[in-house]
Amino acid sequence: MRDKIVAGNWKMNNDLAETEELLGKLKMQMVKEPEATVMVAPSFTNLYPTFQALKGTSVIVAAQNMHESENGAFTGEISASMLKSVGVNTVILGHSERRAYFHETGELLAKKVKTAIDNGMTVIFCFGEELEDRKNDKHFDLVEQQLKEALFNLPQSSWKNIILAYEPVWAIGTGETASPEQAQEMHKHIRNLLNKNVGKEVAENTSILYGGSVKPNNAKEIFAKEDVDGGLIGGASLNAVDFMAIVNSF
Ligand SMILES: O=C(CO)COP(=O)(O)O
Repeated sequence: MRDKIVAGNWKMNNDLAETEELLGKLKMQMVKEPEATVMVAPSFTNLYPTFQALKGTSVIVAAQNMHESENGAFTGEISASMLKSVGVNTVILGHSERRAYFHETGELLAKKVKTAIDNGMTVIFCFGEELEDRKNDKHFDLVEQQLKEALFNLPQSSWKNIILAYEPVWAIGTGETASPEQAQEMHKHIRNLLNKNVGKEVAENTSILYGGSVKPNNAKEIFAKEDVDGGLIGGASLNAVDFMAIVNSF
């Protein structure tokens, strides 16, 4: 059985006071234990207060990035052990914004993934095509390439700590969602790739999330698809009511 997961990527939003306010509202909205595993990824400065505020709940706190080295002279960077020391054992890697604005390559991401896994962390690995790729019918190949670069060399045993998040770049923050059929088509492709490159068990057990303009009014239809195991939510995760409506769309 694959885990159903809904994760909120708060990106570079919310100072400490705003984070505390959002966390308070989230806790008020969580009247019953959700069917899905819920995760939130605040900024680095808000990780520890978020971890503290969510103690006693089942919500998992994730980081949005991490450096590939264990420690050292890397001004401005954050290591796996720093994250773990504040209660964070999950990290988002490979987000398209990091690839585009911070030039993160497949090669670098392979190193980051390895460091996270070596530290016993869970990785939410993001990937997805740009509009141009889809227009040119290159989206399936592009996604295969992104997975191959960063993940297909991992030993089978690492895969229990990997969550995949397919996020077509053209659907992120644009209000334009992949249709449930487009999401299912790609997720099935990804599962077939896992089957071919890693093995049947990993293909069956790895959760594949969809991300890109998921909102309360479209989550149910997308999550209903066979190979969609949840969502990675940007904008709508900044509103507790909307986020919990998405969480409860299973
Ligand atoms: O990038 C995303 C989550 O990581 C998706 O963002 P939006 O939900 O705002 O489109």
